[in-house]
Amino acid sequence: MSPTRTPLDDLRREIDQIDDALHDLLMRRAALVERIGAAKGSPGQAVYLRPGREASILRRLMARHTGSFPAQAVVRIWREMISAFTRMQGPFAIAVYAPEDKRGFWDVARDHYGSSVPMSAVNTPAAALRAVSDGTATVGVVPYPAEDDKDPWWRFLVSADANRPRVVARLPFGGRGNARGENRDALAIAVAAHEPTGDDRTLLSIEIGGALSRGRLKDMLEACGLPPVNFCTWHAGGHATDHGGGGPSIHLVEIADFVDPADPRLTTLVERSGDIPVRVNTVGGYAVPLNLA
Ligand SMILES: C=C(O[C@@H]1C=C(C(=O)O)C=C[C@H]1O)C(=O)O
Repeated sequence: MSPTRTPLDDLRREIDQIDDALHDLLMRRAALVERIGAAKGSPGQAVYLRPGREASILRRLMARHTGSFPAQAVVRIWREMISAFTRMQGPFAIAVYAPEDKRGFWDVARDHYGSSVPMSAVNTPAAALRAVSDGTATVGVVPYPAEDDKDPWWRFLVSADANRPRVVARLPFGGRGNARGENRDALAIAVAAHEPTGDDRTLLSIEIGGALSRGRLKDMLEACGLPPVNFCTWHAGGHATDHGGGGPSIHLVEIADFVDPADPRLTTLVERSGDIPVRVNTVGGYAVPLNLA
């Protein structure tokens, strides 16, 4: 006697078909990623990581997303997929600033880079940067800079070297979800290109060898078409201040635009500083995260 098929059985059969179709598409996507990985070549360097492209993929999907399935869940699924696809192309490991009392960064890093990528916790942001510099990690996850950081990690990224690690993403990209810990964002650091996505922020390091107030610097940036949205200052003496106007200082300035290292606005900024020695470098940047309700 064959059991009677209920409407629920029919719906579940349809779900099985959809799962097969999704799985087939995943395997098809993997075959394409293998071809992309082969076309990129040189697996020794982290050139296979394209954070801007990853952001654009998710923005495009969010723009077409409708229905009752939570947008945050779509992002989480794609982040898990994209990280696994990235790992297929070359070595991929994450070093996260996650001391025992600050587990929130571990959670946002795991949400972004997935559950299968090797991930290690380190006790200082500088250790995360070191792991990227010495190649033991592909990506370092460190706290988003704050004005009162006593020994800001970002000063280690101030360099004109094209192969230096730089900021490549801001986390979380698609909402904090159930991440533990304090509500502070993180930045991802890697030796990967900062590429324009149409909605970007750039971090500039501005080394100033003389007296130039933060107010003047802000005016100069605005006059050069570089709208600053965030400032942190570090004095070589070892202390961060609110309004450095005195001796040599390094500012980390976030610009509400994509700025390439060869952008003419940077040359204009140096020219406008007159007699005061000013050195400007890009410290990378990020695609503005999704604003998920
Ligand atoms: C597949 C690529 O490599 C990586 C994986 C991506 C993906 O799975 O879509 C996107 C960007 C890269 O970080 C690519 O560069 O297109």
